[in-house]
Amino acid sequence: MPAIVRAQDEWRAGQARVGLKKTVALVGMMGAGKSAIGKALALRLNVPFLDSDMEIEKAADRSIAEIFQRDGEAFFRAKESQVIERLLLNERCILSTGGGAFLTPENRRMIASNGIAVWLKADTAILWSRVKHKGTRPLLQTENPYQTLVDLAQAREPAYAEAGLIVEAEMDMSIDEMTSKVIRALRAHGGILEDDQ
Ligand SMILES: Nc1ncnc2c1ncn2[C@@H]1O[C@H](COP(=O)(O)OP(=O)(O)OP(=O)(O)O)[C@@H](O)[C@H]1O
Ligand SMILES: O=C(O)C1=C[C@@H](O)[C@@H](O)[C@H](O)C1
Ligand SMILES: [Mg+2]
Repeated sequence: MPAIVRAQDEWRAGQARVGLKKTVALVGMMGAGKSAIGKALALRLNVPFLDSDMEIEKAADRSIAEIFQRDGEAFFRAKESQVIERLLLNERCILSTGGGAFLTPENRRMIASNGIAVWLKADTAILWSRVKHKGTRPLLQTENPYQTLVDLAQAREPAYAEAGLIVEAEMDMSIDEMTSKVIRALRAHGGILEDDQ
């Protein structure tokens, strides 16, 4: 067996094969870390990772920005709901959602009945520090993107607060540290990770 394959197998064997009792859907604002933490979390728990934005892009063969520009936000939201419904029927996974997905009551209902929503809650200073240099988010292509972010965060807070679990991001916390914080919160909640009592 080639050394590299053996090393990968050994690494996998060393990983705790934790398993999920339900799908964990990460929700929250743009820049909260749903995609970054979702990927790291799935790797740490050794479970599948899916990202609704990525799945929409794959299905449409276009970027989110192109979909917004060509077909409009309403079209994107309809696709988003379809994709989330499909992904929730797949095997249990870490599911990173788009920042607006949890605003739709039907999406919240689907997530709650097939999994648990975890709100990655970050204040606007943290969010802004992460999104300000990226031009990939269509909703922030405004005259004053900082103010848009603040307004969106405020308007969306009541919907995000309906998540089953809330984990607060902290400034200067690494992805690894935040991933550990999410795992601790999942364990404390109980009924999500298969190796829980
Ligand atoms: N502690 C941390 N937690 C999460 N992300 C972090 C952290 N530290 C740095 N980052 C960086 O911040 C960015 C978070 O963006 P990410 O794309 O994960 O957000 P998102 O919630 O998926 O946003 P969107 O709703 O636009 O998809 C990434 O570039 C990530 O590398
Ligand atoms: O917050 C939002 O509404 C969005 C966040 C991204 O994940 C994408 O889903 C898209 O840019 C819209
Ligand atoms: Mg994302």
